[in-house]
Amino acid sequence: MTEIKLKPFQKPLTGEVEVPGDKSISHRAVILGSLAKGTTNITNFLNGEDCRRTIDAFRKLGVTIEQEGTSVTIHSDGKEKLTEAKQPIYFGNSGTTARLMLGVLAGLPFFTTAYGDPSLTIRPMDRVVQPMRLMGASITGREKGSYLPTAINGGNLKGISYTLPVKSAQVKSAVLLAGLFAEDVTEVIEHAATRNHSENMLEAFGADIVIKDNAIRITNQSLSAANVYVPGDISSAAFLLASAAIVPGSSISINNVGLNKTRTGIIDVLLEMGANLNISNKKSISGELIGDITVTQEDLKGIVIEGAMIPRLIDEIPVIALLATQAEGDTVIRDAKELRLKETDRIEAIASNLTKLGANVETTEDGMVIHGKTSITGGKVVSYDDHRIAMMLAVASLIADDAIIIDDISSIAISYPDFFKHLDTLKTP
Ligand SMILES: O=C(O)C1=C[C@@H](OP(=O)(O)O)[C@@H](O)[C@H](O)C1
Ligand SMILES: C=C(OP(=O)(O)O)C(=O)O
Repeated sequence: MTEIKLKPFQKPLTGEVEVPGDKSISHRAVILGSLAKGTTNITNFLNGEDCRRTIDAFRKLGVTIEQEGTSVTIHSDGKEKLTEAKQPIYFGNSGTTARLMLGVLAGLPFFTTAYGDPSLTIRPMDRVVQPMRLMGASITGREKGSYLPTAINGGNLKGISYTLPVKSAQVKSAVLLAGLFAEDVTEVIEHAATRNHSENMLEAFGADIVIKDNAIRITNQSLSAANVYVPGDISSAAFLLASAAIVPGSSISINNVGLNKTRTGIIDVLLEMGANLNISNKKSISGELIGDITVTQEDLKGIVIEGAMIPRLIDEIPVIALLATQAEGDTVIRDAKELRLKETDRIEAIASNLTKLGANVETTEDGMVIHGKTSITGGKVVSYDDHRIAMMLAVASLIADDAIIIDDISSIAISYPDFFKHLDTLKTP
């Protein structure tokens, strides 16, 4: 447990930073680099706990992976040469590792067992287990395979056509990865766009993948190693963008951030709320758009966030809720029931903490209504071991009337180990 007492800052934030590499893209670079034949070099890799779990998983499956901070080199003889793990694989706190690896393990012709930390152990895995069983994998686990720990007998998969019952890039990616091992064609149909980094990166690794309307098709094939530059994580940038949007007089830039359209809901929300935001230096690297974002503080107003927008900002909702406390009028968030299934029930975690800090938040089954504008008081709050809740609370302290004490900030190492260092950079004129 690492408790922290954050005194109010109440001064403008200025300057520029580069946030760490994107978590979703870092996971996928390790996965595809391990399945591809040859040497894959990853630069600007997110050296956070979740992505290290994905590296450890492939090391256990016999892949040679060298990691020095944000540089990762993978030497693989291809997906056919992976070997049975002698020990259970630990997925830690990482939903992405667990769900994407289940897709890979379903395709591998041997036995694997896997488990997670207490939070991951109560997150649903049946959303991936079901399509894997339809493809022919044998999976057992707690509650008939719906939860970790799990045991997988993979191999001999056949392609399926699968319509996603949940708007989840993790499920889509698991089915596509299993499709690399399956006989015939594997098709995934999604009715709402979710992050498409798997599709982009499969193409970068030479895969023949067909994307037409809302269907993605893939077949059993070999991948070739590639070099991957990981853009800055817009989900991490969101905490700094929100800080600058609410601390009076602030103006900051975040450089080389991923601007993939399936992830930029936070930019659209900031603009709709009235933030002064500009994007420059746009370019495409490793199949992903990147650029620099500048935000200058402005008065904000409440908005409605729902429907197809939700998957484009699902991980940013904790900090968007904080933004909404500083906006004039009501902000309504709906269609976001998935938040109840993240590292913690984020709807309850957001509402209980912000209420303790003087905000006016009503929860609903699939979201919340935030009545702004309210001032943020100090007080004791709890992170529920959730990195995004911990960082949202730290941002709240910037504008609080009194000190905010967060019970435990150790979870921040999952996605943004340098979070406080970067915030300090922006605090220094
Ligand atoms: O595919 C990914 O990398 C992710 C997808 C999202 O989860 P779901 O697929 O469960 O929506 C997101 O919340 C998570 O942080 C990362
Ligand atoms: C939900 C998240 O990640 P994961 O599902 O990989 O645990 C997150 O990073 O906010």
